[in-house]
Amino acid sequence: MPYVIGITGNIACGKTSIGQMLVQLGAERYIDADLLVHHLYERDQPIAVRVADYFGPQVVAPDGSIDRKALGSIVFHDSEAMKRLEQIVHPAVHTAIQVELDKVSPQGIAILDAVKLLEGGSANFCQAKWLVVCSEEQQLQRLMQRNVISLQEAQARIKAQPGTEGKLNIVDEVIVNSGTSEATYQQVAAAFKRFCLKFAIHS
Ligand SMILES: CC(C)(COP(=O)(O)OP(=O)(O)OC[C@H]1O[C@@H](n2cnc3c(N)ncnc32)[C@H](O)[C@@H]1O)[C@@H](O)C(=O)NCCC(=O)NCCS
Ligand SMILES: Nc1ncnc2c1ncn2[C@@H]1O[C@H](COP(=O)(O)OP(=O)(O)OP(=O)(O)O)[C@@H](O)[C@H]1O
Repeated sequence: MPYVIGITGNIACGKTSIGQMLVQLGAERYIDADLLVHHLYERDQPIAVRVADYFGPQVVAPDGSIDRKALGSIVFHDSEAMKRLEQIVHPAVHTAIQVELDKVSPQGIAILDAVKLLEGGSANFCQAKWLVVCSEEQQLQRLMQRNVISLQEAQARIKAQPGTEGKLNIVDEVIVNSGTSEATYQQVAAAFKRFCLKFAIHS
């Protein structure tokens, strides 16, 4: 099994950006749990069928895949619906993560980016858990700009996630992504060095 650093944090805080920095620093593979979910939603995939059965034809796109925008507009406004969706999707995400990890060299380092890393059980794959934080105002601005969505939609997505204060004490590193990318890179490089030293990895 490779070494795994799990990265979590709320929407648009910078998980992907930090994952890419870790690849620059020597990690072998970056695994994005969101992307794995997107594959599970392709036409005729068993999870897509179950999601369509549960949420109805309004979440099915003309090409037969799950329409994530339509599904998001339901679950980001209804926490019970999100919980149900997670129950359907998460076991399959775990299997997909395992498949991705099997592709990494035994002594390599994989980065697992998952918003529900700590709640969904995928932390069990990880030797270290990192939390990325920034201010809510920065989340809002970055989310609206990246996804080209309205203020209301961005606020709904942010509100759909509980605050991360309770996670501060259960992670190994907290990366504060509130400044420039360069300032974040310095934190990431230092944390990565600590990780490599702890596990005697020569990256
Ligand atoms: C709601 C969905 C359809 C929205 O799809 P869309 O393509 O618009 O967004 P994408 O998947 O790229 O996710 C973007 C961001 O939304 C947030 N988000 C996604 N899932 C969740 C969730 N379960 N709880 C809170 N926030 C979430 C995260 O910050 C994520 O990075 C999709 O995210 C989904 O099916 N989520 C439920 C499955 C899940 O838990 N995924 C995360 C795996 S750890
Ligand atoms: N330090 C920074 N300064 C300015 N913009 C940033 C910074 N870090 C990230 N961004 C930008 O903010 C947006 C969100 O970052 P990113 O996609 O890395 O977040 P994420 O946590 O992976 O998001 P999601 O939860 O949606 O997967 C991106 O457009 C990214 O380029």
